[in-house]
Amino acid sequence: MDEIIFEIKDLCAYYDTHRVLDHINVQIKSKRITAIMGPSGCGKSTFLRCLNRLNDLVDGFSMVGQIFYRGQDIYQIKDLTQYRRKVTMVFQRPNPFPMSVFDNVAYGLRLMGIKDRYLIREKVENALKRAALWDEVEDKLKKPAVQLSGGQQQRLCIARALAVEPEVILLDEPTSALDPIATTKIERLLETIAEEYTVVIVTHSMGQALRISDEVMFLYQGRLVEYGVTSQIVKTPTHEMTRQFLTGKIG
Ligand SMILES: Nc1ncnc2c1ncn2[C@@H]1O[C@H](COP(=O)(O)OP(=O)(O)OP(=O)(O)O)[C@@H](O)[C@H]1O
Repeated sequence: MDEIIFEIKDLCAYYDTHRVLDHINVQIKSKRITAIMGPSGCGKSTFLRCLNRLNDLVDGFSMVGQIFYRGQDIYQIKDLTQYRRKVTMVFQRPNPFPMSVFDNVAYGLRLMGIKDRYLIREKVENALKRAALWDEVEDKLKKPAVQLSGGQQQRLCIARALAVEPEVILLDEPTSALDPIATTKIERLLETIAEEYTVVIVTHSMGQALRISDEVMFLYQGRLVEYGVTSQIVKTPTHEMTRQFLTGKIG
C-alpha cells in the first residue's frame, strides 16, 4: 500500500480577494516524485509554498481548508522551524549563503545544535555525496559557494537541504535557470533521492515531468483538473485542459 504523506482537503488560497487555489483535494504519496504542472499563473508555486507554510508571511495571503502532514494539520504546528526541517524547500534560482561550500551544508546542522566537528564533517560529506557534488567540490570546501557554477550551486542547495535529513523536498522549478547538462544531473539526483525522500516539484517542462515523476498534478486556474500516474495521464488525459496543455495549445 502506498503511504500518504500529505493530505490536502478543500484547499482554497487567496491573495486579498483573488482566489488562486480553488477547492484542491489531493493526497501526495510518500517516497515518490510528484510533479505539479499547468499554465503560468495557475497557482503551482502558491500550492507548493502552502505545503511548508511559506505563504504565511505574504501580505494579503489567506487560505481555508486543511493540509495534513502525516495526519497532522500543519496549520496547528507551533514549531515551524522543526517542521521546515522535515519539509524543506529548494528554489528556482540557486541561493547559496555567502559563505564557504562546507559552511553552506553545515549551516543547518549547526543551527540544530550539533557541535561535534567530526560529526558535522561526516554529515556534510554525506550530503554532498547524496547530492552528487562531492567529487566536484571535495578540494573546494573552503571556497566561497558563489564561485561554483549555477548547476553546482543548485546541487549545493539540495545538499544543504539533505544535510538536516528532511522527509520531503519541495522544489520550485529547480532547473529553469540551468543548462541541459546541469538539468540532467539534477534530474538524475532527484530520481536517486526519491528512493529515500518524498519529492514534490513544480516544473514547466512536460519532458522533465515525464522523465522523473511518478505522479503528476495538473492545475488550471487554481483548480486541480487532473491527478494520477504520469505515464497514464500523458497517454490518456481525461480533461480537455490537460489535453490542450500537452499539445501545447495552452502553456
Ligand atoms: N505575493 C502575491 N501577491 C499577489 N498575487 C500573487 C502573489 N503571488 C502570486 N500571485 C498571483 O497568484 C496567481 C498564482 O501565482 P503562482 O505564482 O502560484 O502561479 P504559478 O502557476 O506558479 O505561475 P508561474 O508558472 O508563472 O510561476 C497569479 O495570478 C499570481 O499573479
